[in-house]
Amino acid sequence: MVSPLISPKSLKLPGAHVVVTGGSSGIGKCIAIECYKQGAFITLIARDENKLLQTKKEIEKYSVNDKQVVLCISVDVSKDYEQVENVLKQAQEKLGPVDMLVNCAGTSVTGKFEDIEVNSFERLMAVNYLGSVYPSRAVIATMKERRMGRIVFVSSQAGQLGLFGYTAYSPTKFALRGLAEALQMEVKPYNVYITVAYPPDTDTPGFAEESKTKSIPAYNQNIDVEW
Ligand SMILES: NC(=O)C1=CN([C@@H]2O[C@H](COP(=O)(O)OP(=O)(O)OC[C@H]3O[C@@H](n4cnc5c(N)ncnc54)[C@H](OP(=O)(O)O)[C@@H]3O)[C@@H](O)[C@H]2O)C=CC1
Ligand SMILES: CCCCCCCCCCCCCCCC(=O)[C@@H](N)CO
Repeated sequence: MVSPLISPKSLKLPGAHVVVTGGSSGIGKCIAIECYKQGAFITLIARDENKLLQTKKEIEKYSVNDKQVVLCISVDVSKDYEQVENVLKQAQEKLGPVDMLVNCAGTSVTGKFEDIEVNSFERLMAVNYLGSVYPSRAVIATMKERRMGRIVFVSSQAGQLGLFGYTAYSPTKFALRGLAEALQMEVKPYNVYITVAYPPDTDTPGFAEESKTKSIPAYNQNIDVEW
C-alpha cells in the first residue's frame, strides 16, 4: 500500500540514453532490445567488435522512430578505469548523459575449488566486480548532478547463496550486492536508484560455454563426482 510513496517514479525510456555493458550477447543483448523497443538510445559495450556490430544490426530492426541510435564501444570493462571513463565520456558526447547504466558484462568459471586456476579467481573478480565498479564510478557524478539516473547490477542466484562449483564466481556476485546496498544509501538523496538483478540459469551463449565444464551428476548430487 505504501509502495507508491516509497518507490521512485519509473524512468521514461523514450529518448533516454541506456548503456549496457555486455550488451552484445545473452541477457545484456535482450535488455538492450527491450529498451530500444521502448524508444531508448543505446550504447553497447563489450570487447569483440564483430559481435557488437552484428548485435547493433539485430537491435536496429526493432526501431520505433528514425532518430534512434545504437552506438557500439569496444573496451574491456575490467582492465583500466581511465579507459572506461574515456569511452563513456565519448558516448555521452554523442548521445547525451547516461540515464541508465546496466552492468551486465560478466563471465563464469565452474569447478572444484582446488581445480580452478588461481588466476581465474582474479579474472572473475576483475570482470564481474571491478567491471561493474568502473562504469558506475564513471557515470555517478553526472547522475547526482542531474538528480536522476539508474544503475543496474546483474548479480546471480549464486550471488544470494554459495553453490557447489561456484567458489570463484559466487563471491564476485555477492560483492555486487554489497556495492549496490552501500551505494544506494549514498545516492538516494540525489534521486539516483540502484537495482540488483539475481537471475537463475538462463539460456545464453555464456551459459552454454559454462555448461561445457559441468557434468549432470555433479549438479544433481552433492557428492564427490567428476566435475
Ligand atoms: N546466463 C546465466 O545463466 C546467468 C548469467 N548471469 C550474469 O548475467 C550476465 C550476462 O550473462 P550471459 O548473458 O549469460 O553472458 P554472455 O557470455 O552471453 O555475454 C557476456 C557479455 O559480456 C561481455 N563481456 C565479457 N567480458 C567482458 C569484459 N571484460 N569487458 C567488456 N565486456 C565483456 C561479452 O562480450 P565480449 O566477450 O565480446 O567482451 C558479452 O557481451 C553476467 O554477468 C552473468 O554472470 C547471472 C545469472 C545467470
Ligand atoms: C529453500 C531454499 C532452496 C534454494 C534452492 C536454490 C537453488 C539455486 C539454483 C541456482 C542455480 C544456479 C544459479 C547460477 C546461475 C549463474 O549465474 C550462471 N549460470 C552464470 O552463467
